[in-house]
Amino acid sequence: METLHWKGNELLLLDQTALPLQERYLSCRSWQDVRRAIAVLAVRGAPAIGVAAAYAVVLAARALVQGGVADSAALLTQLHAICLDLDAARPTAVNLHWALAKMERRAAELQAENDPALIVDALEALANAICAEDITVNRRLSAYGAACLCKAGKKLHILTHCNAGALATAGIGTALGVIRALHARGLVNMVYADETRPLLQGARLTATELHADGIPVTLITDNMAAWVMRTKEIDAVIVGADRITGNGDTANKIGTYGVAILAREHRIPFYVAAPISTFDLQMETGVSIPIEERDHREVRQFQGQASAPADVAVFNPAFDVTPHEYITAIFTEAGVISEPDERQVTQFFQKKGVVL
Ligand SMILES: CSC[C@@H](O)[C@@H](O)C(=O)COP(=O)(O)O
Repeated sequence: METLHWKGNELLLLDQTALPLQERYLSCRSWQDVRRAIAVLAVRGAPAIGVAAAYAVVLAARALVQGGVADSAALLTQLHAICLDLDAARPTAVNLHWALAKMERRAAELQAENDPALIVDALEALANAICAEDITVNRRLSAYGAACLCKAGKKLHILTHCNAGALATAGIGTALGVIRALHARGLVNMVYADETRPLLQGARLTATELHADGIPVTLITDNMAAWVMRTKEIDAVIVGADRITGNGDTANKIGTYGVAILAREHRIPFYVAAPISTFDLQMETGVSIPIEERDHREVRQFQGQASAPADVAVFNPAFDVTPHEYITAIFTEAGVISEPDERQVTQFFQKKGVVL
Protein backbone atom coordinates (compact mmCIF):
# COMPACT_ATOMS: atom_id res chain seq x y z
CA MET A 1 0.00 0.00 0.00
CA GLU A 2 1.48 3.31 -1.07
CA THR A 3 0.19 6.32 0.88
CA LEU A 4 0.74 8.78 -1.94
CA HIS A 5 2.09 8.63 -5.46
CA TRP A 6 2.93 11.56 -7.76
CA LYS A 7 2.34 10.84 -11.42
CA GLY A 8 3.57 14.11 -12.90
CA ASN A 9 0.14 15.59 -13.48
CA GLU A 10 -1.93 14.01 -10.71
CA LEU A 11 -1.47 12.94 -7.12
CA LEU A 12 -2.82 9.52 -6.22
CA LEU A 13 -3.82 9.26 -2.58
CA LEU A 14 -4.71 6.04 -0.83
CA ASP A 15 -8.20 6.83 0.50
CA GLN A 16 -7.65 6.12 4.20
CA THR A 17 -11.32 6.73 5.00
CA ALA A 18 -12.09 3.44 3.21
CA LEU A 19 -9.53 1.30 5.05
CA PRO A 20 -9.52 -1.52 5.98
CA LEU A 21 -12.59 -2.46 3.93
CA GLN A 22 -11.36 -1.16 0.63
CA GLU A 23 -8.00 -0.29 -0.91
CA ARG A 24 -8.80 2.48 -3.37
CA TYR A 25 -6.94 5.52 -4.64
CA LEU A 26 -8.23 9.06 -5.09
CA SER A 27 -6.99 10.86 -8.17
CA CYS A 28 -6.25 14.51 -7.33
CA ARG A 29 -5.80 16.65 -10.42
CA SER A 30 -6.27 20.04 -8.77
CA TRP A 31 -5.12 21.66 -5.55
CA GLN A 32 -8.77 21.74 -4.45
CA ASP A 33 -8.93 17.93 -4.81
CA VAL A 34 -5.92 17.63 -2.51
CA ARG A 35 -7.37 20.12 -0.02
CA ARG A 36 -10.61 18.11 0.16
CA ALA A 37 -8.64 14.88 0.68
CA ILE A 38 -6.69 16.49 3.54
CA ALA A 39 -9.83 17.89 5.19
CA VAL A 40 -11.76 14.58 5.14
CA LEU A 41 -8.65 12.63 6.29
CA ALA A 42 -8.34 10.61 3.08
CA VAL A 43 -4.68 11.55 3.55
CA ARG A 44 -3.71 12.20 7.16
CA GLY A 45 -0.78 12.10 9.56
CA ALA A 46 1.35 15.24 9.85
CA PRO A 47 4.22 14.33 7.46
CA ALA A 48 1.92 12.86 4.77
CA ILE A 49 -0.23 15.99 4.86
CA GLY A 50 2.89 18.11 4.32
CA VAL A 51 3.95 16.07 1.29
CA ALA A 52 0.43 16.11 -0.19
CA ALA A 53 0.20 19.88 0.28
CA ALA A 54 3.52 20.38 -1.53
CA TYR A 55 2.10 18.56 -4.55
CA ALA A 56 -1.11 20.61 -4.24
CA VAL A 57 1.01 23.73 -4.73
CA VAL A 58 2.53 22.21 -7.90
CA LEU A 59 -0.96 21.47 -9.25
CA ALA A 60 -2.06 25.01 -8.37
CA ALA A 61 0.96 26.68 -9.97
CA ARG A 62 0.66 24.64 -13.14
CA ALA A 63 -3.07 25.39 -13.48
CA LEU A 64 -2.43 29.10 -12.99
CA VAL A 65 0.28 29.18 -15.67
CA GLN A 66 -1.81 27.10 -18.07
CA GLY A 67 -4.70 29.46 -17.32
CA GLY A 68 -2.66 32.41 -18.60
CA VAL A 69 -0.79 33.83 -15.60
CA ALA A 70 2.37 35.01 -17.35
CA ASP A 71 3.88 37.18 -14.65
CA SER A 72 5.84 35.75 -11.72
CA ALA A 73 4.65 38.33 -9.21
CA ALA A 74 1.01 37.58 -10.06
CA LEU A 75 1.73 33.86 -9.79
CA LEU A 76 3.25 34.28 -6.34
CA THR A 77 0.36 36.43 -5.12
CA GLN A 78 -2.20 33.85 -6.22
CA LEU A 79 -0.16 30.97 -4.85
CA HIS A 80 0.03 32.72 -1.49
CA ALA A 81 -3.77 32.88 -1.24
CA ILE A 82 -3.98 29.18 -2.17
CA CYS A 83 -1.33 28.25 0.43
CA LEU A 84 -3.31 30.07 3.13
CA ASP A 85 -6.37 28.07 2.17
CA LEU A 86 -4.46 24.77 2.16
CA ASP A 87 -2.87 25.62 5.51
CA ALA A 88 -6.30 26.06 7.08
CA ALA A 89 -7.37 22.52 6.09
CA ARG A 90 -5.69 21.01 9.21
CA PRO A 91 -4.61 23.71 11.67
CA THR A 92 -2.72 21.59 14.24
CA ALA A 93 -0.26 19.63 12.08
CA VAL A 94 2.62 22.07 11.60
CA ASN A 95 4.23 19.95 8.86
CA LEU A 96 1.52 21.29 6.56
CA HIS A 97 2.61 24.86 7.28
CA TRP A 98 6.29 23.88 7.06
CA ALA A 99 5.90 22.34 3.58
CA LEU A 100 3.80 25.23 2.25
CA ALA A 101 6.27 27.81 3.57
CA LYS A 102 9.13 25.94 1.90
CA MET A 103 7.26 25.88 -1.41
CA GLU A 104 6.46 29.60 -1.22
CA ARG A 105 10.08 30.44 -0.37
CA ARG A 106 11.31 28.51 -3.43
CA ALA A 107 8.87 30.37 -5.70
CA ALA A 108 9.98 33.70 -4.21
CA GLU A 109 13.67 32.87 -4.85
CA LEU A 110 12.91 32.56 -8.56
CA GLN A 111 10.57 35.53 -8.90
CA ALA A 112 13.24 37.80 -10.42
CA GLU A 113 13.66 35.44 -13.41
CA ASN A 114 10.09 36.31 -14.43
CA ASP A 115 9.60 32.87 -15.95
CA PRO A 116 6.49 31.26 -14.41
CA ALA A 117 7.12 27.92 -16.19
CA LEU A 118 10.53 27.76 -14.48
CA ILE A 119 8.84 28.28 -11.11
CA VAL A 120 6.42 25.41 -11.81
CA ASP A 121 9.33 23.08 -12.62
CA ALA A 122 11.24 24.16 -9.53
CA LEU A 123 8.18 23.62 -7.34
CA GLU A 124 7.71 20.12 -8.72
CA ALA A 125 11.37 19.32 -8.03
CA LEU A 126 11.00 20.63 -4.47
CA ALA A 127 7.82 18.63 -3.82
CA ASN A 128 9.63 15.49 -5.00
CA ALA A 129 12.53 16.37 -2.69
CA ILE A 130 10.20 16.90 0.31
CA CYS A 131 8.68 13.48 -0.38
CA ALA A 132 12.07 11.77 -0.76
CA GLU A 133 13.40 13.51 2.36
CA ASP A 134 10.50 12.21 4.42
CA ILE A 135 11.48 8.65 3.51
CA THR A 136 15.08 9.21 4.63
CA VAL A 137 14.06 11.08 7.75
CA ASN A 138 11.71 8.26 8.81
CA ARG A 139 14.56 5.76 8.56
CA ARG A 140 16.99 7.91 10.50
CA LEU A 141 14.71 8.75 13.40
CA SER A 142 13.54 5.13 13.56
CA ALA A 143 17.15 3.98 13.85
CA TYR A 144 17.76 6.44 16.72
CA GLY A 145 14.62 5.25 18.46
CA ALA A 146 15.46 1.58 18.04
CA ALA A 147 19.04 2.13 19.25
CA CYS A 148 17.68 3.78 22.38
CA LEU A 149 15.05 1.13 23.09
CA CYS A 150 17.20 -1.90 22.32
CA LYS A 151 19.40 -1.03 25.31
CA ALA A 152 16.89 -2.91 27.46
CA GLY A 153 18.21 -6.01 25.62
CA LYS A 154 14.85 -7.77 25.63
CA LYS A 155 11.80 -8.22 23.47
CA LEU A 156 9.47 -5.34 24.18
CA HIS A 157 5.80 -4.84 24.84
CA ILE A 158 4.93 -1.47 23.31
CA LEU A 159 1.75 0.58 23.38
CA THR A 160 0.94 3.12 20.67
CA HIS A 161 -1.91 5.53 19.96
CA CYS A 162 -3.43 6.60 16.64
CA ASN A 163 -1.39 5.90 13.50
CA ALA A 164 2.11 7.29 13.09
CA GLY A 165 3.06 4.72 10.49
CA ALA A 166 3.69 4.37 6.78
CA LEU A 167 0.12 5.53 6.25
CA ALA A 168 0.94 8.82 7.97
CA THR A 169 4.15 9.49 6.03
CA ALA A 170 5.84 8.86 2.69
CA GLY A 171 8.15 6.30 4.32
CA ILE A 172 8.10 3.66 7.08
CA GLY A 173 6.50 5.95 9.64
CA THR A 174 7.69 7.61 12.83
CA ALA A 175 6.41 5.74 15.91
CA LEU A 176 5.74 2.68 13.75
CA GLY A 177 9.08 3.27 12.02
CA VAL A 178 10.78 2.77 15.39
CA ILE A 179 8.66 -0.34 15.93
CA ARG A 180 9.61 -1.65 12.46
CA ALA A 181 13.30 -1.07 13.22
CA LEU A 182 12.94 -2.91 16.54
CA HIS A 183 11.05 -5.74 14.84
CA ALA A 184 13.89 -6.08 12.31
CA ARG A 185 16.20 -6.75 15.28
CA GLY A 186 13.76 -9.33 16.68
CA LEU A 187 12.93 -7.07 19.62
CA VAL A 188 9.16 -6.71 19.42
CA ASN A 189 7.14 -9.01 21.63
CA MET A 190 3.79 -7.29 21.16
CA VAL A 191 2.42 -3.92 20.06
CA TYR A 192 -0.81 -2.86 21.75
CA ALA A 193 -2.66 -0.47 19.46
CA ASP A 194 -5.27 1.86 20.96
CA GLU A 195 -8.24 1.90 18.58
CA THR A 196 -8.29 5.73 18.83
CA ARG A 197 -11.80 7.08 18.96
CA PRO A 198 -13.58 8.72 17.25
CA LEU A 199 -12.13 7.89 13.82
CA LEU A 200 -10.35 4.66 14.71
CA GLN A 201 -6.95 5.33 13.16
CA GLY A 202 -5.51 2.74 15.55
CA ALA A 203 -7.96 0.02 14.56
CA ARG A 204 -8.36 0.80 10.87
CA LEU A 205 -4.79 1.85 10.09
CA THR A 206 -2.21 0.83 12.72
CA ALA A 207 -3.64 -2.66 13.23
CA THR A 208 -3.92 -3.12 9.45
CA GLU A 209 -0.42 -1.83 8.78
CA LEU A 210 1.35 -3.88 11.45
CA HIS A 211 -0.69 -7.00 10.75
CA ALA A 212 0.17 -6.79 7.04
CA ASP A 213 3.89 -6.62 7.92
CA GLY A 214 3.71 -9.59 10.29
CA ILE A 215 4.49 -7.46 13.35
CA PRO A 216 2.64 -8.84 16.41
CA VAL A 217 -0.21 -6.46 17.20
CA THR A 218 -3.10 -6.59 19.64
CA LEU A 219 -5.93 -4.10 19.25
CA ILE A 220 -7.46 -2.58 22.39
CA THR A 221 -10.13 0.04 22.94
CA ASP A 222 -8.86 3.33 24.33
CA ASN A 223 -10.37 2.73 27.77
CA MET A 224 -8.32 -0.47 28.18
CA ALA A 225 -4.93 1.28 28.14
CA ALA A 226 -4.62 1.65 31.93
CA TRP A 227 -5.44 -2.00 32.54
CA VAL A 228 -3.12 -3.15 29.77
CA MET A 229 -0.29 -1.12 31.34
CA ARG A 230 -1.00 -2.71 34.69
CA THR A 231 -1.30 -6.30 33.48
CA LYS A 232 0.70 -6.68 30.26
CA GLU A 233 4.17 -5.51 31.31
CA ILE A 234 4.29 -2.63 28.85
CA ASP A 235 7.92 -1.51 28.43
CA ALA A 236 7.36 1.66 26.45
CA VAL A 237 4.76 3.93 24.87
CA ILE A 238 5.70 5.37 21.47
CA VAL A 239 3.56 7.94 19.66
CA GLY A 240 3.93 10.42 16.81
CA ALA A 241 3.40 14.19 16.91
CA ASP A 242 1.61 16.94 15.02
CA ARG A 243 3.45 19.88 16.56
CA ILE A 244 6.22 20.18 19.16
CA THR A 245 6.83 23.58 20.71
CA GLY A 246 10.09 25.14 21.90
CA ASN A 247 9.76 23.61 25.37
CA GLY A 248 8.95 20.09 24.11
CA ASP A 249 5.19 20.22 24.66
CA THR A 250 3.68 17.91 22.05
CA ALA A 251 0.36 17.95 20.23
CA ASN A 252 -0.80 14.58 18.97
CA LYS A 253 -4.08 12.72 18.42
CA ILE A 254 -6.70 13.26 21.09
CA GLY A 255 -6.13 10.72 23.86
CA THR A 256 -2.34 10.92 23.76
CA TYR A 257 -2.23 13.13 26.87
CA GLY A 258 -4.27 10.59 28.81
CA VAL A 259 -1.94 7.79 27.71
CA ALA A 260 1.05 9.87 28.89
CA ILE A 261 -0.51 10.35 32.33
CA LEU A 262 -1.20 6.63 32.57
CA ALA A 263 2.37 5.85 31.52
CA ARG A 264 3.72 8.12 34.26
CA GLU A 265 1.52 6.45 36.88
CA HIS A 266 2.80 3.02 35.79
CA ARG A 267 6.44 4.19 35.50
CA ILE A 268 6.51 3.39 31.78
CA PRO A 269 8.74 5.55 29.56
CA PHE A 270 6.78 7.66 27.08
CA TYR A 271 8.51 8.41 23.76
CA VAL A 272 7.61 10.74 20.89
CA ALA A 273 8.96 9.99 17.40
CA ALA A 274 8.84 12.95 15.02
CA PRO A 275 10.83 14.66 12.28
CA ILE A 276 12.42 18.07 12.83
CA SER A 277 9.71 19.51 10.54
CA THR A 278 7.19 18.82 13.34
CA PHE A 279 8.92 21.34 15.63
CA ASP A 280 7.47 24.82 15.87
CA LEU A 281 10.12 26.89 17.60
CA GLN A 282 8.08 30.05 17.08
CA MET A 283 5.78 28.74 19.80
CA GLU A 284 7.25 28.69 23.26
CA THR A 285 4.73 26.34 24.87
CA GLY A 286 1.89 24.03 23.95
CA VAL A 287 -0.69 26.52 25.24
CA SER A 288 -0.48 28.38 21.90
CA ILE A 289 -1.03 25.32 19.68
CA PRO A 290 -4.27 25.64 17.68
CA ILE A 291 -6.38 22.57 18.32
CA GLU A 292 -8.51 21.46 15.40
CA GLU A 293 -12.16 20.83 16.28
CA ARG A 294 -13.98 18.50 13.95
CA ASP A 295 -17.53 17.76 12.90
CA HIS A 296 -19.77 16.68 15.76
CA ARG A 297 -21.15 13.81 13.69
CA GLU A 298 -17.81 12.03 14.19
CA VAL A 299 -18.82 11.59 17.85
CA ARG A 300 -22.60 11.33 17.57
CA GLN A 301 -22.38 8.61 14.96
CA PHE A 302 -20.50 5.39 14.54
CA GLN A 303 -19.71 4.54 10.92
CA GLY A 304 -22.65 6.58 9.67
CA GLN A 305 -25.15 5.16 12.20
CA ALA A 306 -26.50 7.29 15.06
CA SER A 307 -24.91 6.32 18.37
CA ALA A 308 -26.23 9.29 20.39
CA PRO A 309 -29.16 11.71 20.26
CA ALA A 310 -28.89 13.72 17.03
CA ASP A 311 -28.95 17.06 18.89
CA VAL A 312 -26.80 16.23 21.92
CA ALA A 313 -23.98 18.70 22.57
CA VAL A 314 -20.57 17.39 21.52
CA PHE A 315 -16.97 18.45 22.07
CA ASN A 316 -14.67 17.01 19.40
CA PRO A 317 -11.06 18.23 19.61
CA ALA A 318 -8.93 16.18 17.20
CA PHE A 319 -5.73 16.66 19.21
CA ASP A 320 -4.48 17.27 22.72
CA VAL A 321 -1.18 18.52 24.09
CA THR A 322 1.08 16.42 26.28
CA PRO A 323 3.19 18.65 28.55
CA HIS A 324 6.92 18.01 28.14
CA GLU A 325 7.25 16.77 31.73
CA TYR A 326 5.55 13.53 30.68
CA ILE A 327 7.91 12.85 27.78
CA THR A 328 10.94 10.64 28.36
CA ALA A 329 12.58 11.47 25.02
CA ILE A 330 11.86 12.67 21.48
CA PHE A 331 13.38 10.68 18.60
CA THR A 332 14.27 12.86 15.60
CA GLU A 333 16.36 12.28 12.47
CA ALA A 334 19.13 14.40 14.01
CA GLY A 335 19.25 12.47 17.27
CA VAL A 336 17.44 12.04 20.57
CA ILE A 337 16.25 14.82 22.89
CA SER A 338 16.10 13.30 26.36
CA GLU A 339 13.82 14.79 29.01
CA PRO A 340 12.81 17.61 26.67
CA ASP A 341 12.30 21.08 28.06
CA GLU A 342 13.14 24.55 26.76
CA ARG A 343 16.84 24.18 27.58
CA GLN A 344 17.20 20.70 26.07
CA VAL A 345 15.33 21.62 22.88
CA THR A 346 17.29 24.86 22.41
CA GLN A 347 20.64 23.15 23.04
CA PHE A 348 19.74 20.31 20.68
CA PHE A 349 18.95 22.65 17.79
CA GLN A 350 22.07 24.74 18.48
CA LYS A 351 24.36 21.73 18.78
CA LYS A 352 23.04 20.06 15.65
CA GLY A 353 23.02 23.35 13.73
CA VAL A 354 19.48 22.62 12.61
CA VAL A 355 17.64 25.60 11.14
CA LEU A 356 13.92 25.28 10.62
C1 LIG B 1 3.61 10.44 11.83
S1 LIG B 1 2.01 10.94 12.10
C2 LIG B 1 1.96 11.85 13.60
C3 LIG B 1 0.61 12.37 13.89
O1 LIG B 1 0.14 13.10 12.81
C4 LIG B 1 -0.38 11.24 14.25
O2 LIG B 1 0.03 10.63 15.44
C5 LIG B 1 -1.76 11.80 14.39
O3 LIG B 1 -2.14 12.30 15.43
C6 LIG B 1 -2.60 11.80 13.16
O4 LIG B 1 -3.86 12.38 13.34
P1 LIG B 1 -4.83 12.43 12.08
O5 LIG B 1 -6.03 13.19 12.58
O6 LIG B 1 -5.15 11.01 11.73
O7 LIG B 1 -4.12 13.17 10.98
